[in-house]
Amino acid sequence: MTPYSKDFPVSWEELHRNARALSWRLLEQGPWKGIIAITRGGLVPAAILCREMDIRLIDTICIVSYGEDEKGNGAMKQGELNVLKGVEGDGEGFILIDDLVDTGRTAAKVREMLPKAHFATIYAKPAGKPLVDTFITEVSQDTWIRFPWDMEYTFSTPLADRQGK
Ligand SMILES: O=P(O)(O)OC[C@H]1O[C@H](OP(=O)(O)OP(=O)(O)O)[C@H](O)[C@@H]1O
Ligand code: HPA
Ligand SMILES: [Mg+2]
Repeated sequence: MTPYSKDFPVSWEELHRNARALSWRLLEQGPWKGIIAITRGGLVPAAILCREMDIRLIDTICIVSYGEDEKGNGAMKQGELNVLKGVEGDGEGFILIDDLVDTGRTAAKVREMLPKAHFATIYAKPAGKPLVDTFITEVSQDTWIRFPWDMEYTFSTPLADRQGK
């Protein structure tokens, strides 16, 4: 059974605003040598951060953990972590960026790979929060965040029509 009972849709505008807020926080803590994005969710935040912070050195850690759950409703369940591509060194002076931390399993893995990097996310859930150095918005553990790149505009049934269904 999925541990997620709430949906939290995020618009492009909201994501952009939060990523810019994160840039402000990280700028104060620099200077930085570069950004390492955790693919794929870290790629859009990384693009916004490096534009705001004038960072030109961008690398990736390519890691896969979640697959679609058995209901096929877009919520995911986590499998084995599979690192497709790492990065040389210990991460000193680099920002390691991801869209969110949930259980913290991905964070624990990348921290083990790059122990001196500064780990930043836009969103954090309580279980993963202790593993993040800087984040912007906390959501509850039973919330599934829906990023704008995973959604499209569609008809919404009026609330009154949904009652009793
Ligand atoms: O804290 P955790 O429970 O480990 O979950 C967080 C990770 O899960 C998601 O990535 P996912 O593996 O789904 O891949 P994607 O970024 O390619 O969509 C998200 O982007 C984080 O990287
Ligand atoms: O809440 C979430 N939303 C999107 N991807 C995720 N990967 C882990 N948790 C989440
Ligand atoms: Mg990811």
